[in-house]
Amino acid sequence: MGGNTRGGKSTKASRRRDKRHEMAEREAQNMADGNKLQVTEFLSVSELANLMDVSFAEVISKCMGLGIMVSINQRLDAEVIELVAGEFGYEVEFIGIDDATDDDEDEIEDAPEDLEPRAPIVTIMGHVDHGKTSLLDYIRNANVVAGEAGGITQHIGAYQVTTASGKKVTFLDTPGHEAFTAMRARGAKVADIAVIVIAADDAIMPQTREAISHSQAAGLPMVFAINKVDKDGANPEKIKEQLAGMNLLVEDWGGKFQSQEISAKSGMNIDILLEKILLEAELLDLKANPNREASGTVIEATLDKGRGYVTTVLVQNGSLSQGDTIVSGAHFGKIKAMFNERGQRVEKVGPSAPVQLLGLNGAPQAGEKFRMYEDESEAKDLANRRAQIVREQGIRTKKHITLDEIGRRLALGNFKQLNLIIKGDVDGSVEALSDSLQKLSTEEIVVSVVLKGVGQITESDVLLATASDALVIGFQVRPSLNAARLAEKENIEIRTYSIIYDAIDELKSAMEGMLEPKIEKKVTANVEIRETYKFDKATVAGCFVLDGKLFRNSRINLVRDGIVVHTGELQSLKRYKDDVKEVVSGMECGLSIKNYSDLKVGDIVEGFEEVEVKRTL
Ligand SMILES: Nc1nc2c(ncn2[C@@H]2O[C@H](COP(=O)(O)OP(=O)(O)OP(=O)(O)O)[C@@H](O)[C@H]2O)c(=O)[nH]1
Repeated sequence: MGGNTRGGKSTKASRRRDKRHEMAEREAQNMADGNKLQVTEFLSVSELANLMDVSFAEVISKCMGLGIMVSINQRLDAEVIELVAGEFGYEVEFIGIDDATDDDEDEIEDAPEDLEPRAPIVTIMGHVDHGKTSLLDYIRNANVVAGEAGGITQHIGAYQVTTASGKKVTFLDTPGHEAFTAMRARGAKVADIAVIVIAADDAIMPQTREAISHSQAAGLPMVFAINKVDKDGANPEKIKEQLAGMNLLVEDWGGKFQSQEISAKSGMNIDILLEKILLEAELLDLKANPNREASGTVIEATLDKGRGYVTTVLVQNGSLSQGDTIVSGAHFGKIKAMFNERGQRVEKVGPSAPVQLLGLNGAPQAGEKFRMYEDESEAKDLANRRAQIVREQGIRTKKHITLDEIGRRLALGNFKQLNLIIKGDVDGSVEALSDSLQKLSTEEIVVSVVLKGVGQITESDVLLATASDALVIGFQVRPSLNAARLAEKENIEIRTYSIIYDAIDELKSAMEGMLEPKIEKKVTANVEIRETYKFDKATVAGCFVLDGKLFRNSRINLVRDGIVVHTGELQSLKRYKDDVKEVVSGMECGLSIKNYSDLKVGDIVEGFEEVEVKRTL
């Protein structure tokens, strides 16, 4: 600690320092003020008891009364803390790790006269192979105007170019919305504008739709780059028509969205695209104050053998200089050197500039905010405290919306919008489901579909759910293995249904706050079909149990490419020649399905049982 006692003058910086210390102290202790508790999430039972000045036994017994078994050192989540504190007559205010350890930067607003225009920050998204990389490469290579020495030689995660009209544009050099969404899932707001690349010789594809949904969810203005117009078979009008079909009317169709036909290969019209981006930026009136301490977002960070941690950051406000001390998440350091995207050393950079820097003591995650601190020991302190919180929270993840949570949030009265991501096996059912679910909107709560589409539930769906706090609804489809893992890690609820009415009914009940205990399918095994044989008209499959336990009397779904093609029962289950009652993970087995013979290599036989699931609250 230290630093706030020096000198008597109350400069802006020292006031900030004092405020920070106050915050830090508060965070360190968590505060009980009258009947109000200010706490960081995940207090332990004993800490909560201390704050309320009651014995931990009383807290434990209250928890038991709520049906939750806890031990004295167990950390409680926000919901439980709220309930238990309520029982003791306390109101709870949660302060997040950032609030708890952040300074008051957000409170010190820049005076309008200090603000200066800044360059727009642009992200490029689109379907695989539609030309994102080619476009980024073309702009990177072509836009070296006179006076801007050196080409862009380094891939540092972002680069800035000067257009023919002399204005600057910063591009995030991480094509694909995964990176973008992952950042957004962490709360980072980096890009100002999204360029959606669509190949004119193709069509609006699933990832195009996803990119559009991601941009809309983030509230980013979009510019459509209709690419590959040099190719035979390119049909830009068809793309515009398809966009119109999605309610996205481009300007030459009388709408508000800018679009530009380009060739990322030949460079045709890319200058016009850049001008359109700048036009969009003008409407946004982007400004920042270059004369203050720097703050911004980490774009990427790596460990370099010779140079230590190398971090690319995007300065979003203020200016960053060599020698400054910054903190990002749980890491800090004094900047030893800075390099631009041309590999040149720079001493100082201002708003919207990407820069690679050396000197941090670790690698912050992409999307993590960073901020400059005047006092190195203070920075160290802050980073260490954060590291401590991160360690404590390590096992916990953010709580996202679940079906059970809907009623509770409604009861709290501040739940205005329920976001859904809907995936289904065919377009018709997706549309039907999405229409019906949207119609469930009431005066209190709007049901909003942030993404709908055909096919398996993917990692990127789960990422979008994380970023937009959405529930994922699958109709006759399943999550991919990676998506399921990610959903578990991020606490995203994926509900899968095989009857549209069930989905509507459940959501409706949840929204009416009266979700009944229900019978739910619990998957007990995933078995992969590796060979098939025809045998007396029936098809017998040679299989491998990927995980879980498959029982002879299990009910099963046959899943092909993530889509449920049949639901029924087993006809037989064998190990070698013998009938068996069950097979477990790692075993080979033979099976056939009752009254069903269309088995294919690669299909997954998913065994499930039906269990009663209680609402948790
Ligand atoms: N003829 C023509 N080909 C193009 C154009 N733009 C890109 N391509 C080609 O299309 C292919 C895919 O381009 P990429 O830039 O790799 O596409 P991408 O969207 O970045 O693809 P991923 O990185 O796989 O998502 C490459 O073979 C490019 O050469 C264009 O304007 N005209």
